[in-house]
Amino acid sequence: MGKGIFNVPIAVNEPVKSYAPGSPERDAVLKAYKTMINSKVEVPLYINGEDIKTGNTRTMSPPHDHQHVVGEYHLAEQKHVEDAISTALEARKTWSQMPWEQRAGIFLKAAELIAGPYRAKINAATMIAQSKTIHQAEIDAACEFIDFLRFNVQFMTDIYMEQPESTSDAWNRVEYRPLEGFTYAVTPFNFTAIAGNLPACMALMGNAVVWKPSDSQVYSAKVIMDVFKEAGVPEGVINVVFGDPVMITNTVLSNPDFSGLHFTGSTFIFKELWKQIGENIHNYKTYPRIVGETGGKDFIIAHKSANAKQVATAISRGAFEFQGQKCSAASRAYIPKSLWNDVKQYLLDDIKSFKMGSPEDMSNFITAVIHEGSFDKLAKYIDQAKADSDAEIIAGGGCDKSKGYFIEPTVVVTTDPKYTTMCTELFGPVITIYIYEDDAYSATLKLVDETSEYALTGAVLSTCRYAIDEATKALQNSAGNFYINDKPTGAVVGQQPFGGARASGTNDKAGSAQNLLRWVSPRLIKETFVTPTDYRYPFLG
Ligand SMILES: NC(=O)c1ccc[n+]([C@@H]2O[C@H](COP(=O)([O-])OP(=O)(O)OC[C@H]3O[C@@H](n4cnc5c(N)ncnc54)[C@H](O)[C@@H]3O)[C@@H](O)[C@H]2O)c1
Ligand SMILES: N[C@@H](CCC=O)C(=O)O
Repeated sequence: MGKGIFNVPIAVNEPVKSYAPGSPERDAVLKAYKTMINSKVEVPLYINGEDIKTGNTRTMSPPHDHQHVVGEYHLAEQKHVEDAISTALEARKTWSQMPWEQRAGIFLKAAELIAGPYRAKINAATMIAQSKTIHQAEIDAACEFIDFLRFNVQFMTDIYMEQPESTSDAWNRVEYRPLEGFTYAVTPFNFTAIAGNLPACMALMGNAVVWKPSDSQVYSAKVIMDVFKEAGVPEGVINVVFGDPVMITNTVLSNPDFSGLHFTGSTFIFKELWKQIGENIHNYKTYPRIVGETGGKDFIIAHKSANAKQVATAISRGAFEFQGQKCSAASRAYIPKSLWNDVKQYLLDDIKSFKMGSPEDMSNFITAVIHEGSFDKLAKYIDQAKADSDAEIIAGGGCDKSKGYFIEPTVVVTTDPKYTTMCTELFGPVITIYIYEDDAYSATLKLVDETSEYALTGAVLSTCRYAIDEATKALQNSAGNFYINDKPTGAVVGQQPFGGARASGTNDKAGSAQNLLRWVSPRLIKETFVTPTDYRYPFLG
């Protein structure tokens, strides 16, 4: 602790830039995009502050142009993962003793680097690696990431200020120690902000980290590491290993010093990792913390009192932004019969106006899905819907992977509320809609609650307060983020802490103090000023 009780800057959300034609930010990001897409980058492993080139490499290509190579990245072998772990354990010795304000300074600096000199680069990398439009890249790689970094510093000090009562003869203090051992971050492809935040927030709380990014997000992971390095994250505090997720994870989870998993990704993988941790439990020196934010089958339910245009807009943006590749994306909707014709017309008009193609053309609303595996899975469900008698495709349905992994925004209407695409997370630009009888609102709420194993996000649209209240109660456990008269996506750090329960995760709310609390192990220190010298009670017997 420094010699002062310091206040940190009050966290404010980073304003989202418009990228209007002729704006300086548009020129800057296009320039960065063109430079980066026309050159070749080499991404090493990052262990102990060194760039490690293993010679075993894999190429990187944008999902919207899969034959175009933008670089290669190096793959770890087991010994590199072991190095990353021993390095993290070594770095922890000094990092865990670093005064909090020094740690805060590093990550506040990282936020400002992204807000300024790295903004175009991190957005362009996200457009290339994950095929995000500039608008989606800006809200993610720039603004959400900056917000995570700024707000986490504030949450950290809020936590540190949480102290017990003391008396005149004994002073009670709680220190929030980093976890003993090293921590492990496993991150998904779809948000650069999540990829950066998972290791960063553990490091902010004094932990040393081994980070395994997604193979489909390597380019933007590299820019994150450039930022961390320039911000001054010391050697060995965040170590990055790319490659075989099973080998890397087996190596990490079999280490006795493993002390925490910060995972975001699919439900099945998270459950497998949890199981593996359970199987290793006798080997660990401490009970590992397990935080996982996972899949969703997010819903929109409209009441007959809703405004049809608002419902259609919630679907258009909630289901199709970033090709539906958000854990929060609306992927099932329940529309009352009396509203359907209008909702359908507005929705079809919206979809007709969507342009699809490369993110370099900033008039495109839809770009490619992340990789061939995802493309093939989506195409299979779409083909199945074309064949099934209880499903009808009313928009989209086309798929083309000749140049990029392009799936048309697709709307399936089903007569079976438990139809497969009403229940299964597809993670793509496909929404399934069930039309219900207007007077079956209560029964439909029950259906919404019972249809999926997930409970991540959901939205109700209605102008009737009674209907809103009924939905709020009936769907209490159906979503960790519940939206009234809005789309179920687009949570903002500091405003809508994010996460879900049931199969959607541990609901430790990314972008909140609650999440940071998982990465510390409090120690209570009681200091007694006049130490007793007689064991007897004042009155014994
Ligand atoms: N709830 C949330 O906050 C949230 C946020 C973003 C994404 N997601 C979810 O993430 C998924 C999409 O992301 P994805 O495709 O990158 O997910 P994914 O589960 O395929 O991959 C996530 C991470 O796990 C790693 N991984 C894969 N197999 C593994 C294994 N056997 N052992 C260890 N690690 C393994 C991957 O390499 C990657 O780093 C969706 O299910 C989405 O809902 C959830
Ligand atoms: N924070 C994002 C979801 C992150 C998951 O992919 C949202 O609210 O849309």
